[in-house]
Amino acid sequence: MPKLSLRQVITLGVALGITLPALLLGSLVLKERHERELALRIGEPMAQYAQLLSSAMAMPIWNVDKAVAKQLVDSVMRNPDVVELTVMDEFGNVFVSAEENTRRRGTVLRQQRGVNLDGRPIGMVTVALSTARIEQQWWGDFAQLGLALLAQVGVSFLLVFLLVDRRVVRPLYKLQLATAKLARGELEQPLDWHRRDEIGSLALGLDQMRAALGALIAERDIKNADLRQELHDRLQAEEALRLTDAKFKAIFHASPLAMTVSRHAPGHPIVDINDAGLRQFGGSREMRLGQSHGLLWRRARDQAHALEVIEHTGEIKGFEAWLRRIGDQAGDEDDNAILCEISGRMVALGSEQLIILVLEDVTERKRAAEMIWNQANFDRLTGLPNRHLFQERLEQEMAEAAREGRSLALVFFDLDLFKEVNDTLGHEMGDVLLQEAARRLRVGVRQNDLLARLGGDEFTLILSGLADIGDVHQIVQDALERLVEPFVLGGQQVHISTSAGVTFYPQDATLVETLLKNADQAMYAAKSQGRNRYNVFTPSMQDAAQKRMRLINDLRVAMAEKQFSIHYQPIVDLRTGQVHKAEALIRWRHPVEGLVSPADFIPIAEETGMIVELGDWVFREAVKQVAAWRRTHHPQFQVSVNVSPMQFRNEGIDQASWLAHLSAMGVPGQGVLVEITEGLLMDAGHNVSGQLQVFRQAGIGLSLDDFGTGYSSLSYLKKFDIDFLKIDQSFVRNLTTDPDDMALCNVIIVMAHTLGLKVVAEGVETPAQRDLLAAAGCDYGQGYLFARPAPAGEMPFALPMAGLNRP
Ligand SMILES: Nc1nc2c(ncn2[C@@H]2O[C@@H]3COP(=O)(O)O[C@H]4[C@@H](O)[C@H](n5cnc6c(=O)[nH]c(N)nc65)O[C@@H]4COP(=O)(O)O[C@H]3[C@H]2O)c(=O)[nH]1
Repeated sequence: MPKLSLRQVITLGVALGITLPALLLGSLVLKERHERELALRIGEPMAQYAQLLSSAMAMPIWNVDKAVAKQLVDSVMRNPDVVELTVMDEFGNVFVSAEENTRRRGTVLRQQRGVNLDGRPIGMVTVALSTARIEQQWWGDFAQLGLALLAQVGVSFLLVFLLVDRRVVRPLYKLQLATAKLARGELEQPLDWHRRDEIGSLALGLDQMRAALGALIAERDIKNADLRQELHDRLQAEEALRLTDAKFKAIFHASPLAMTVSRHAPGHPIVDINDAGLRQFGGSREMRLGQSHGLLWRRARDQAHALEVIEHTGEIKGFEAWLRRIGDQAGDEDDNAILCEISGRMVALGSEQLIILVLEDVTERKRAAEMIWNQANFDRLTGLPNRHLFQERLEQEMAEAAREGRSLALVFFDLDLFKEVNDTLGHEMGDVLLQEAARRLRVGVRQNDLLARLGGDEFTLILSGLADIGDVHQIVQDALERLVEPFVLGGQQVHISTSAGVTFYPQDATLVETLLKNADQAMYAAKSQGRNRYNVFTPSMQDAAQKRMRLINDLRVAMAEKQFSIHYQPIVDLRTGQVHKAEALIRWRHPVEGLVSPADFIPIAEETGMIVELGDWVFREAVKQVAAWRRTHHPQFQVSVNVSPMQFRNEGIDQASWLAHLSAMGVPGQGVLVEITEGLLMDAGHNVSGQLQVFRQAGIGLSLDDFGTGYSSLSYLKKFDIDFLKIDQSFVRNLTTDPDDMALCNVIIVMAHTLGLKVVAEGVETPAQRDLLAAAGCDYGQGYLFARPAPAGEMPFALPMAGLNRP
């Protein structure tokens, strides 16, 4: 059904409300009037006519008087409503009739009535009347009534419409607009309404409602704004909280360090454990959550201690304890346990106290640190503390001794001849020797003392808490005695000795450096005083050390300023007295000190490496000299040149250039003898052998210096194809007095000859020595008896062999 507006409904209602009752009522009235008219104007006349005719026609019919009958009929026919009138006789024949067909319109009503004469039916009268005229009249009335009604309805409708429109519809429409405004929330403008009727009240109410609503809305808006702000703030706070929570979770789980959160309650159940924690301690989160934190600790007392610290201070830092992985037994000393550095704190969360712990696995770090510390502080070979730890400990011990007002002794040990063993038997044997020496030194060391290896063959001992300084002498003496015992290296017995230096704190020095220097100087003094002994530091040693330092500096200057020269000492043929050989001996004329002995500066040149340059210079000078002597004196003249082991090591000799120099000087290899020491030969090093081989191939002879003082090993003589043996002057010196030395010289000479070597006796000072040597078959002699080393120009080429007592 179409939706109708109020105006339409009211209009329709008014129209229907007025029109329908009027029409209904009018229709009823008209109908009733119409029926009355019909009865009055048709029904009654028709009955009268029938009645009248039935009685009036009796005689005419009887008398068959049609004229009378006709008159009667015509008189009735004068009624304009009569349509037909028929009178029939008793036989049913039309006696008389009249008919007016023009009147036959509308409804035609009929009535019949019998004609009786004396009670005997003699005919029948039929009267028919048309209602058309009455109906026409009725319809006219009806139309009049309709028009009147229509006018009335129209006016009423107009009035009602105008009234309703003005008083109801429009105000309602206005109200509707107002409510629509309200609905749209336009509440500012008040309703302009001044009527006092119901709609006015409604409008007033509506306006009040608007005002109230406005106030409410304003209030609501304020509240809403507040709520929105609050909501916004809360959302932000929630977001922040969520982010914080997410961040915390992310950090918690992404942390590479194991973390646990446990309740501070009996059993300390784990509330949370991060991924690193699960990786570190094993197990699943489900398994770990709720589990007692105590299950992570290897020792309950560690946990108790940590908890005590947290309870008292609220936190714990850098606490170290062993924790265990899943499956480890409490208290197990297994490799699986994890050393953790534990930090954490107690936090209050609501009514709960939580303990958050960070359990950093430091097992590897500790192990590595320990290893690094060991590497940094201990000598790998001997397992003794190294120089670094030694120095640290020395400083500590000195500080402690100072606090307690007591002394300590510092001892330096240096193995004599270690270098020789190392060079001779190889580094492996050298290492074994060092290990064994360390073991022997350790024997006499008390718990409070510190034995360290400074490097190479240097050991040091800190003797602290000395009751009596005299004890030190005994301790050091015992150590030296233990070290002089033979060492068995690779099945071979080796003898070494040790030199030691002792100094005291605070008597000799109060500074670490000075104390170290003192011990070194005392040891150095012991070494230079013949080894296998110890010296206690004295201030004069300091002078010696300073002198040595000066010497080193001066030597450098001497090198630059060419302060060296070469003296030659003849090597005399003991059978003929002829001089076809000489030894080149370097001399240093110090601008202040005068002549400095090679015995003093060669070792320093060796230590500092300057020997390489020096040796090279000597060789070249000697070659020049031999070239001259070969020309002027004897074509076979030969000069021995001392070549230090230091020169052989580290490619100190430029052999190609030496050989080139020889040929440049026109001197064959045979013009030079290289004097080497036994120690060098005992070095099985490929490098040294190779160099010796090169010399041999060039025809250069090899002479073994100081024979008898070292190992005196015969096998080397053969192996290296040595030409000359030089018997050390220490044997020659005692030849006449010590029968042992004489015997030894004899043995050396016989043995050398057996091997095809010539023998040179060094340090021949007396004719008796010369005679004994000659008698023993010694080939050559060298010594002050014949000539002291002197400049080349003073070389005596022939020496009188007066008094030579040959057997
Ligand atoms: N008491 C005594 N001594 C005698 C006698 N005859 C000779 N001498 C000394 O004995 C040393 C012999 O030389 P060396 O054993 O090779 O011992 C040499 C040698 O090892 C070394 N040396 C000398 N010159 C050189 C050199 O140019 N290079 C190297 N590497 N070492 C050299 O210095 C050492 C000492 O040389 P110098 O002082 O010249 O000492 C020389 C010589 O002067 C004597 O009858 N009695």
